[in-house]
Amino acid sequence: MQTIVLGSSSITRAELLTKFGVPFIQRDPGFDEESLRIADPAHFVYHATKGKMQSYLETYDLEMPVLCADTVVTANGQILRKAKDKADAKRILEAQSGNTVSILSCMIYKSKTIELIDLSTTDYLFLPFEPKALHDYLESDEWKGKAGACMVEGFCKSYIKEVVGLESTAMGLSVEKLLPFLPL
Ligand SMILES: Nc1nc2c(ncn2[C@@H]2O[C@H](COP(=O)(O)OP(=O)(O)OP(=O)(O)O)[C@@H](O)[C@H]2O)c(=O)[nH]1
Repeated sequence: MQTIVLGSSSITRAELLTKFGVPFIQRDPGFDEESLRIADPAHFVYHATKGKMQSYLETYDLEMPVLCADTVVTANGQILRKAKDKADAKRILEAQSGNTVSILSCMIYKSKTIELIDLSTTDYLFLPFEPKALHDYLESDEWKGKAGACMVEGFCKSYIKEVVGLESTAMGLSVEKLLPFLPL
């Protein structure tokens, strides 16, 4: 399979591509999504991903296909992004505890021949987070750099009562939807 560029600084996205056997190199797309003033979660992840792709293509060409992505968590109609500090992480996680949470990931894959745009959602019904476990998770700093301070494969896993959608989408990259389009 041809090597692609993961236009993302995300460790989790790199781990997902590795898990699915996709050869890649990683480059930071150099886009500041804080510049976006968009309240709708789907519109936000789309424009953030589009901004990352546009920023990447200002620096690099398409000799290698490139993949950019963005992820947000929503609960009670609010966008829950990466926590600024431990107190913010506590607020964001408490908004998800015992609640229905939607995690939206947009990805744009672009080569010389095709452009794929995918926006997927994974919905969770979480049981209430156990206070001691939540405290320990907050102390662990594992929540840092994660949309909604959430780790569906980690802290949140034991609280999943219902799920609809791909775990990869919830972790930041719907790899299963990308695989059919990757060059052999
Ligand atoms: N391990 C883990 N990471 C998650 C989960 N949900 C979201 N993330 C990560 O949270 C981050 C969301 O922030 P983004 O702004 O989309 O991406 P980023 O990490 O800043 O990286 P860029 O693509 O360079 O912007 C991504 O790295 C996701 O992979 C999860 O459940 N588990």
